[in-house]
Amino acid sequence: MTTSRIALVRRPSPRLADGLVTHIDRKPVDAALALRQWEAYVAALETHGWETVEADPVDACPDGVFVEDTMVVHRNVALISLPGAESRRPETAAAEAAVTALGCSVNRVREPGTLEGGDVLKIGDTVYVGRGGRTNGEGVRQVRAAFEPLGARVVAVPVSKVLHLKSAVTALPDGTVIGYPPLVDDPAAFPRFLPVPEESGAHVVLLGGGRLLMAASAPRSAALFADLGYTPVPVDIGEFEKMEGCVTCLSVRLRELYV
Ligand SMILES: NC(=O)NCCC[C@H](N)C(=O)O
Repeated sequence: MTTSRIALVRRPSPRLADGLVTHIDRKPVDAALALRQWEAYVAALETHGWETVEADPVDACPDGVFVEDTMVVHRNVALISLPGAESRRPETAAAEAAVTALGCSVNRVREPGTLEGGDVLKIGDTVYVGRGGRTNGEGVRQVRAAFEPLGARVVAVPVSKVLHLKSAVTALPDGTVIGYPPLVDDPAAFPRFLPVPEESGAHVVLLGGGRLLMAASAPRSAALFADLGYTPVPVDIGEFEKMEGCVTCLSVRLRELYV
């Protein structure tokens, strides 16, 4: 197994403002600003050593930019989602084609299972799956069936206060789970839990070398991480936050491909 640093991304649809919002109030979205923010997000990944690969756009799907939700990748196997939100189901085919071209083996979630990639948090070989609004119990079972033979341990956790598990929690490079306590169903589900002071401070993408890609809207959480010896890399994703998105959901990180 060779370490890869490839991030799958998808440019935002001009119809972004028509996307789903579930737990927050709808606000006007500036599609042109969103595109500039997306370009800066991609540039930040590239600056920090990631090769970015674009899945074909799906402009008819307002939420297509949130490409993380289309799959879960463990080692070189991509489990293609069956999104719990029906409007998001047409997003998966082009994402599947992109990771197939990169050499991933592909498996698919099947009905009656539902799964969105934002509900899956991997920490080493432990795979936490949020059972909530978009991922059902059968979806969790299919994650287990796909990845436990590859050595993963799949742990189901409840998600009721936010859209996806990774809207509530992500993890630092040492495996400590971080979350904004009012939005975490059960912090005790995780062996080490660190509370952060802002909702968007709970979302980090591990860039490597202690660098944490995170939203510019969480400066106090960034200060906390800097105090712990990490290097925050802030990006403004304000237009995506209005659509209930976060830094994690704008890419799928492929770290363990045979390259
Ligand atoms: N993984 C994520 O956090 N995805 C964000 C998806 C936002 C989109 N508006 C949705 O409701 O599906």
